[in-house]
Amino acid sequence: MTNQSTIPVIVNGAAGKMGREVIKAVAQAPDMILMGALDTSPEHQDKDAGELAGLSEPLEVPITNQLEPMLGYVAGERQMAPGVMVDFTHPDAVYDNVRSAIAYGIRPVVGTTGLSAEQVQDLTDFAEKASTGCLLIPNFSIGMVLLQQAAVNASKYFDHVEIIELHHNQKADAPSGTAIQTAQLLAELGKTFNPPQVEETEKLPGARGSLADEGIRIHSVRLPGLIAHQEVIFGAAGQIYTLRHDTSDRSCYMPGVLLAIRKVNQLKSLVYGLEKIL
Ligand SMILES: NC(=O)C1=CN([C@@H]2O[C@H](COP(=O)(O)OP(=O)(O)OC[C@H]3O[C@@H](n4cnc5c(N)ncnc54)[C@H](OP(=O)(O)O)[C@@H]3O)[C@@H](O)[C@H]2O)C=CC1
Ligand SMILES: O=C(O)C1=N[C@H](C(=O)O)C[C@H](O)C1
Repeated sequence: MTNQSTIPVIVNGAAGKMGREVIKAVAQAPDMILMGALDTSPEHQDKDAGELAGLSEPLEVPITNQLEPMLGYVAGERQMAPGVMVDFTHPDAVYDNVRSAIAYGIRPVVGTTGLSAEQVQDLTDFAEKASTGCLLIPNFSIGMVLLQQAAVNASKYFDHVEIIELHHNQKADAPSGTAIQTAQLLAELGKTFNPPQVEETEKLPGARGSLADEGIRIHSVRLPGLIAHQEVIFGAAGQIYTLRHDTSDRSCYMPGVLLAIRKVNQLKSLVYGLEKIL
């Protein structure tokens, strides 16, 4: 049964690896109802979202590629809480998806990575003007938040740090959104890392990885068999301090996704990072 505190949820990217996990999690959440399942992949059109996600019973929610009519449908719902769109699609699609959702008053919870800094700023301004909550969360796992906190702490004592992120080889963007966010959190401390020790020459382009702010290097590995992994390696004379997080199942992101769906309706602007809503 639904009431004014039930949250209507649309999942965008519903046929993807993350979308299917989100469908299962939302279907099991007592305070949420799946109202729409969007995906552009032609082979999944009209399939039941619940069956596609591996649930034993159909949810009677067919996969569609019609975003705007779906946003309009959920925006018109007056017997429940404001609608939320969870987006796990593609770096090329997420910016337009989020703008469309905000334009309809639907709150975006965004896991899709690969937005540029300019796009994030533009969405921040757009959400602010619309007084609409929006969450951009590069990583929904609690383990990664704890790793980042430990890295921020360690970076007060170490001047040398490099990040290695390792992912499955279906990933479209590099470096990962999580690695970029981790580097940002360290760079915000206002200190420059990795002061050069010698004049370096890259004999193959990219050998030293990508250069983020404040001298922080990020290296990206893509292999079948990986899911999502990150190391932050600190070095100093005579010692190495390594922080590592490993994902072994995408269900690890679901507590964070459900928390974000519940929190986004309390916000009036865009918030970046899971740590801000814990
Ligand atoms: N924040 C976090 O904690 C996490 C973030 N991610 C991020 O989430 C995103 C999705 O990851 P993942 O589920 O592994 O990817 P998948 O490729 O498995 O799933 C994405 C799905 O979205 C579909 N799609 C592509 N474009 C659109 C669009 N414009 N509208 C609707 N659907 C679309 C794809 O269809 P088709 O295949 O036909 O293109 C596919 O079915 C990535 O950016 C990834 O980095 C992933 C894990 C955790
Ligand atoms: O593509 C993935 O899988 C993941 N993407 C996110 C990122 O780019 O950081 C989060 C997690 O690493 C999994």
